[in-house]
Amino acid sequence: MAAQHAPVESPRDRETVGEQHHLDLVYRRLEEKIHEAEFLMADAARRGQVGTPGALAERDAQVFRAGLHLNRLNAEFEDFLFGRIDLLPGKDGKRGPDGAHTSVEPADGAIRTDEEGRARAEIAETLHIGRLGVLAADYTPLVIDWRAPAAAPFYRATPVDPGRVVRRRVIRSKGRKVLGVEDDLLRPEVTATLDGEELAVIGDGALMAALGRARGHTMRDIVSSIQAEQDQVIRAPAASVTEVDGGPGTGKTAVALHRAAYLLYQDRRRYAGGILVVSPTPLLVAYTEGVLPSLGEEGQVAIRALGSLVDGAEATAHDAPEIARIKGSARMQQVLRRAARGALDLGGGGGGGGDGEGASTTATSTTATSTTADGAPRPAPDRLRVVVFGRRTELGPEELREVRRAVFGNAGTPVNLLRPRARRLLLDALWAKSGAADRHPTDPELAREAREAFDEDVVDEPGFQEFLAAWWPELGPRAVLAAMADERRLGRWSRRVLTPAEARRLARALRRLGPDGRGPLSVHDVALLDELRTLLGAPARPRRREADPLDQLTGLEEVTTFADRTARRAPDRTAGERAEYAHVIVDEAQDLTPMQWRMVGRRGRHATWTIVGDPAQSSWSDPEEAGAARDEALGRRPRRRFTLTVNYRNPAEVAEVAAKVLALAMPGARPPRAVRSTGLVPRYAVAEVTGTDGWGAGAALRAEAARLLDEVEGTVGVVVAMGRRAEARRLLAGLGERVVALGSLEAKGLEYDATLVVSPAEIADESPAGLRVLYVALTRATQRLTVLSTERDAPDADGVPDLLRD
Ligand SMILES: Nc1ncnc2c1ncn2[C@@H]1O[C@H](COP(=O)(O)OP(=O)(O)OP(=O)(O)O)[C@@H](O)[C@H]1O
Repeated sequence: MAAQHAPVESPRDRETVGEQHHLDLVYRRLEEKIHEAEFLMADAARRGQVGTPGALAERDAQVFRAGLHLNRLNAEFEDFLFGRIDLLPGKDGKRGPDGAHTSVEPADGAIRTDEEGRARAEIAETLHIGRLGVLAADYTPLVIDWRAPAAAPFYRATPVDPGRVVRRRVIRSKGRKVLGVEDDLLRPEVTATLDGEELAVIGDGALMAALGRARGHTMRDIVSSIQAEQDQVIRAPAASVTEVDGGPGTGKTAVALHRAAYLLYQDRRRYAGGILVVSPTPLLVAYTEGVLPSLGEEGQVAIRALGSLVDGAEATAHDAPEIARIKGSARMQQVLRRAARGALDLGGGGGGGGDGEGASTTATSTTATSTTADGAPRPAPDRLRVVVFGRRTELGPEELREVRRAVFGNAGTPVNLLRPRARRLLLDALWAKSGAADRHPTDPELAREAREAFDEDVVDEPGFQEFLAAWWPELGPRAVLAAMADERRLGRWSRRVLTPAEARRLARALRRLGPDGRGPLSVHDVALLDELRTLLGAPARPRRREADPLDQLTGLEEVTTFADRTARRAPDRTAGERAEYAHVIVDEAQDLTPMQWRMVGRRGRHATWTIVGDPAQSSWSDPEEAGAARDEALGRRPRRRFTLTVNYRNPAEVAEVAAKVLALAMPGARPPRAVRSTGLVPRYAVAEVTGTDGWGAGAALRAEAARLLDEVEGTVGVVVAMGRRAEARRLLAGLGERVVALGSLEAKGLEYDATLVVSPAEIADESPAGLRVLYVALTRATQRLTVLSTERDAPDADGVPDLLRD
């Protein structure tokens, strides 16, 4: 029957068939395991019929385990096996738990010289690398998990430092079919044999093949072609802070995501606390979301955009650069601290939150004094009158101010949690004012009883409760932020911190939120809300008198609010309610404003960190201020720094254009080395028509985008100044899903087969960081770049805009 098989002709075919045999073996083993899992599930279902509580609990646990197993295996089926290394014998012959030899260095004498002076060696071990480890029934490793120590040489070996690796192979497969192999020879000087046959070498290496492929709208994992300098970062110990910088396209995002998968593999228990990946934009979140599931990791990792970090808040609005600069500045801390306290003067009823805390119509809303008839907050009362022991006692505005100062004291207790203290100090002040203290100068017992009776009398008065609710209302972050939209008020709260002009601008920008704070938020507003949440503390849940069992009690306990009681039981509720993570990964870290560093820092107070970024791509105008905030967020944890130096995204022709802008944006900075060249020089086009606003890019924009769509198989990104987004989208309508219009700040972290950058000058002039933003725009293309100039760009006769000329 063998005669019916097609003859195996080329070494490539022979090697492909060899890998196919191995993949078949792996799948047979996987099928066995799936049957095992299915049996477990069926068995568990049968036990369910037994019906005792113990049997049911056991069944649930079994179904859960088996379901996980099955899901995971099914998920891993695509491209399950992707690599192979052929190794020399190890120095000590020891094996690890996965059955592979552990030695990194080859045994002495592994390479010998034959009579003709040629270096020769025998391959002692072949390891296949895949997304999950698979052992044969006899426990020999069929596939090594890519994160296992034994797989490290697959990524680490280089021709300069090959260790035991002679040949590294990337296997491409679809479903159960091996499509091809690509080899790198790491010891080209050695003639190696495997089972008596000389080792074949196929192709030009997998990296180039991977980089040349067309892009879709989502990022792919790079598990089969991680490079040595990237692997150092992925496997760096997690004991502290790992900082990674590198130019555009050096794989920072990819490395950060693979690191998350690696950390989970290394120490799943430790990272059960969760890994948070912070991305600058929702677009980048959507772009990267599939990478971790493709690596077999889901659930434990949360990828969140900066504008979605606060539960219940979602940034949808955009701030002009001058507003973003104010909102992001560390100076806002002080403004917000004053606002959080000052907002008490707004009285009750204004505390509406809607920021996810289920906040803040509190006990105050049950009182008649907190809002006016039209629902607007009523100012805090400035006088407290009570009748106790038959006498009228009153605290006036100055006395109340003093009590309030005393309530705040020096401690940084959140404002909402200070209400019990406010009540106590008000009672103290009333007691002192009433003169009752002097009536029992010699009998402390009697004095104490009198005081207790006094307090009971006061708190029994509905007027006192109403006063307290209005004088120390529970505040929600959104309400306080909205309160800052009043220019005079904000002027007070920001005195000597912001300039009057800044305060005016900020107040106007905050009007977007509306009086109840429910309007659209920007990404910068979200960081302010988070800061306010910390300053205010979690507002109490609404009081439901009828349902409250403590209402059955008598005495003081009966009349305290729910907030008071909860605050007493759990003084640091604020800390408990905020999500914290075991590891925090910050992508595009150069863009975090000081206020955003504070927000992210709160989520990783006890975490280890991985921070990736590129200062040359920063859209934040004051890097020093942001650096200080970053240092504060990271505290004194030791840091380990890495630099990635190779640009895998841009062809050299595109990188060269971008380097011109880098030289302007950050004189002296070195661009990363582009790893490939396509011979396709960037195209310079000019919009001939001038629009009324000097843009006039319309028809040319559409024509150039259409041209790029013809030239590449995959995606086309059209990058315009932020203010032009809507217009660009309209112009591209009908060209299909492969093309997208992006504002300059939205392009961050993304990539396209081809990019059309429209009016570099307009992008550069958008903000003080405009040149760096332009550098980002020019580094998004994996194949082709077109630059479209308008009149503003002062293009020369070849269409090259002023900014990109030599
Ligand atoms: N080792 C690799 N093998 C294959 N592709 C790679 C490798 N490293 C990076 N890439 C590819 O290069 C591109 C750039 O990677 P990535 O987006 O992670 O870079 P970056 O440093 O985050 O870029 P930027 O700073 O511009 O956001 C991606 O398409 C990524 O898949």
